[in-house]
Order: sequence, then C-alpha cells, then structure tokens
Amino acid sequence: MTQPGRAPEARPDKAPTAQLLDIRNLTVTYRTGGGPLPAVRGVDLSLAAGQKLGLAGESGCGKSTLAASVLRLLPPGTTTTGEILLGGEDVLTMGWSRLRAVRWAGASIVFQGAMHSLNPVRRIAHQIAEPILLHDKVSETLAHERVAVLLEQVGLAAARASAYPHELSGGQRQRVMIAMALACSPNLIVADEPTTALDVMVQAQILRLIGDLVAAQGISLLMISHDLAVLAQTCDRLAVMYAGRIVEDGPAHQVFTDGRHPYTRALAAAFPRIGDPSSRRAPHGLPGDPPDPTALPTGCAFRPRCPLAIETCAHVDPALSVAGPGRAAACVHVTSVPTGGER
Ligand SMILES: Nc1ncnc2c1ncn2[C@@H]1O[C@H](COP(=O)(O)OP(=O)(O)OP(=O)(O)O)[C@@H](O)[C@H]1O
Repeated sequence: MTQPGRAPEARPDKAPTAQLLDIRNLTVTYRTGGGPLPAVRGVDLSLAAGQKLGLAGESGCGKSTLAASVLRLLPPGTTTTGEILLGGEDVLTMGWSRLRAVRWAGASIVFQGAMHSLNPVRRIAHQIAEPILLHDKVSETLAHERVAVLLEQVGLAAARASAYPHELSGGQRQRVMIAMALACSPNLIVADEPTTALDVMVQAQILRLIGDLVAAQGISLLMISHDLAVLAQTCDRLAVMYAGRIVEDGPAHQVFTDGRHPYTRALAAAFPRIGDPSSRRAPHGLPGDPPDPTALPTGCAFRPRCPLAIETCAHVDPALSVAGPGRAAACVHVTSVPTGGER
C-alpha cells in the first residue's frame, strides 16, 4: 500500500526513491514444537525515503518479527514468503554477500535492551568502529575519527569512547546503539522498542534524538512500539498491527487521535499522551487478550474483543480499504466507525 509521506530531505550522496521499503504480502511462519506459528500474515507496508513510520500493537502481534524480516534476521527454519524490497532489491532472495553489504550500510536495526546487543568485554569505540571498518574499508584512524563524530552526534562525550558498556547508563548504552546504527550512513533505521526499560525522562530524550538525527540526515525510520502515544510523537505515519496483520495505516496524528479501526481506538485509549497534563492517567490494558496465533478465531481476529462486532465479523476477515485521504483500515465498519475527534 502506498501512502503519501514527508518530502525527502536533501541528501546529496543518496538518490531518493519513491518507496525506500516496500513490503508486499509478507507472511512469516515460525517452526515450533507445537507446529507452525504464523506470526506475520500477508502484510503490505511501504515507507518513503525520509519518512518516519511507527508500527504499533500489543505484545505478540508480530512487530519484532516484521522488523527482523527486513534484514533477514529470523531464526533458521522460519518460512518467509512475499517480498521485502529495499531500494528496489528483494531482501528475501538476495545472496549472502549482498545481504552482508546491505546490513548496516543499507539498513540497520536498533534493538531494545542495548546491554544484550553490545559486547561486554569490548570498549564502545571499537564496537562502533567495527561496521565502519567492515563496510567502508577505511583506515583505523579514519574509523575512530568517525566514531568521535558519531559520539558527539548522539550526545556522548568523546571521552566515553574508551568505556566498556557496563560503565554506561542504560540511556548512554542506547545512544551507543544509535551511533552504531548511523555508522555506515544507512538509508533506513529500524528501531525495535528502542526505549523499553529506560525511565520516562530518558525515553523522551532518546526518542527526540532518534527523530532529530534521522530527519537531519534524511534517513527513513521504522520505529516499533506497543505505545501508540510514543510513536505518534516521533513519527509521520502510523501502522497498527493485530494478530500478524496491519489493521490501520495513516498519518500519525490522525491515527492516534481518531482511529478508524476499533482496535486502534482501544490502543490509543490505553496510553496517555506524553507531555499532555490532561491525560495523566495510568495506562490501562485492553480488555481480553490477543488470540493465540496458532488458533485464530474465524473471520476478523479482533472480533472476540471488539465492542462493534456483528455477525458478519465471524465470517469476514476484512482487507485494508480506504478510510479517508491517505488512510486505510481493515474493518467491516470502516466507513461507519464513529470518529472521536481529538482525544
Ligand atoms: N523465535 C520464535 N520462535 C517461535 N515463535 C516465535 C519466535 N519469535 C516470536 N514468536 C512468536 O511469534 C509471535 C509474534 O512475536 P513477535 O515477537 O514478533 O511480536 P511482538 O509484537 O514484537 O511482541 P513483543 O512486543 O512482545 O516483542 C508471538 O506469538 C511469539 O510468541
């Protein structure tokens, strides 16, 4: 599906393409002891050059699986069908040497929990320099000069270059991960719950940092979170995922304040708006639980939790359809879901 996006910013060394990332009919099925587990089911999602797309949804809906697919980081035995076009090349079918070249330089990932992603016994300067040395084939001296620039960009003093990960705070470690993600000037950064486990103040700083850096450098961003409010603050566009499918997609502010799918509305109501004093209520969970991916209900997967479910919903699993200018939602009520206006 194609959505209008923010105009790409000037980036002399990278030619902007209409859709930098174009995911078509992606299905990902894990092999488990209990049989095949469909984690992503026929997803279409695209991202324009320079655009910031947020992907939201509750735990287990397939967000991380989708993120990992973009760089083919899924466990062996996982079946993936469809296409993931990155700059026009299909990541799912490219050879290993091309895939190695695309990782870091074409697209990079910032995972949640930097402590698990960083090597505890290597100084951070060496870890940030590693992808630069691997991809850009520059001298050690030049690589370390670039590390100093990157550290400054992510707000860390150059003196921290010699630190080991355990000598840094959680927020500082996440800044190191962002520096690594930027190291080879990728076209796309995928940030998978980049602020989970950080305190609220630090979360806001890190989100602002990611948003500012990608905007300044014209990098596209796919940011993943269960928190729609966080994504609405950082991204231009939001896609909402439920039980392995995209159920809504549209401009960030509109999706957050006036969701067209009942799940989007429930998710938006479950999180307060950051920095909005009128919404300082505790986040509350959605009633019920997401379905077991191996035993999905018939028809619409959201039906058992949906306040608007009707008989048709037991038989029809709706596809995404137009729900306004630049908007799409997958619900039989798509034209009749009452709009709530500003929350
Ligand atoms: N390696 C794996 N093997 C088998 N099943 C998996 C694997 N990784 C994830 N799953 C299952 O796939 C489904 C989607 O998981 P995924 O982690 O992609 O969701 P998520 O929305 O990112 O959730 P979270 O926010 O908790 O990370 C879940 O049912 C999960 O249990």
